[in-house]
Amino acid sequence: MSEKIVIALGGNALQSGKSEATAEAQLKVVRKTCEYIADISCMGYEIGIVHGNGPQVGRILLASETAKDVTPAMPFDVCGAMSQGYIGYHIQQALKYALNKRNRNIPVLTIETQTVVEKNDPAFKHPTKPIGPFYSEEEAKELEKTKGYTMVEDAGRGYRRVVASPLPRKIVEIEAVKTLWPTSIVISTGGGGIPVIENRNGTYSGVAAVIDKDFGAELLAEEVGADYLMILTEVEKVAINFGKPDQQDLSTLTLEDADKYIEEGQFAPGSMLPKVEAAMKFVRGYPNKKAIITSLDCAVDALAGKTGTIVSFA
Ligand SMILES: Nc1ncnc2c1ncn2[C@@H]1O[C@H](COP(=O)(O)OP(=O)(O)O)[C@@H](O)[C@H]1O
Ligand SMILES: NC(=O)OP(=O)(O)O
Repeated sequence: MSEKIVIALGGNALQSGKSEATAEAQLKVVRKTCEYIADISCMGYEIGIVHGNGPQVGRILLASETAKDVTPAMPFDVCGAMSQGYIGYHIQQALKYALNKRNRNIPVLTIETQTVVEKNDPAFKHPTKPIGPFYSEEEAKELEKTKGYTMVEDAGRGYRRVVASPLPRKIVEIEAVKTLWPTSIVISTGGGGIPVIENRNGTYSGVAAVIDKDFGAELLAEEVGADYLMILTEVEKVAINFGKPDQQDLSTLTLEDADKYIEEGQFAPGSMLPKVEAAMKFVRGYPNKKAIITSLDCAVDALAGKTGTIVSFA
């Protein structure tokens, strides 16, 4: 039986640097990334794809708010759904092309996915998820004053708006994903899924939040019984003393070491910390499962054990 991989693509990584936030620039990065994903598919792995949406959903919100005098602003959850739509469309188009080039005939499709969160998740009172563009410190202070945004410094790259990021509890469309999984490459749980709460009568209502896609991908990986959780971002390896002269890149990371580094504050909240935590959750109790954190470009090499950070139970 083929081994299963859930591949999580970083929202920032797909934007190819903070200054190039156009749809065209994203498509370029997606095309390149899909060549690697097609190679992984040709190696015989069954693949499911999850993508981030932090920069994208933030920009859609911003555009919607800015245009509110011309057309009514879109609610937050609808902006999340829009981000799933266009990122999924880019991946579908690029991945199908890359697979066709390799004579690999496998359907690729996107499922607009809702993810249930808890109404009382403490995250609603403590926003941590960076979204949208990067700002200078001065711009950030101005936005806090004029728009009431909560702004934080994001891993040495500038200031960003942060919003609530509740934990994903249930993927509403999981049965559809599982049904399609063996015969297709399914793009699902984009941006962690559109956050919804479950009402008493069985209906769902969207909420203003952005789920962390690393936790969403981890939940999906558990649900489909994946062998690997591969988290692709901008850096080749997880580091300690990140961005300092004594930065040390890590090739392996055990749960014990990860706990120690988290205690030391080595992984930035809202960026590297959720990736490490999602990886830890995936491998906990499973000596045979592996989580890999690496860059988009290094996906194939990391799977062969040549680079990346491999997070394992022990
Ligand atoms: N300890 C660390 N090791 C490596 N990268 C780190 C670390 N702490 C923070 N980072 C930053 O986290 C970024 C990944 O988070 P982010 O950009 O939010 O991911 P995504 O690609 O999923 O959007 C890296 O590109 C790097 O700038
Ligand atoms: N939703 C989410 O986690 O997006 P990023 O990967 O862009 O942070």
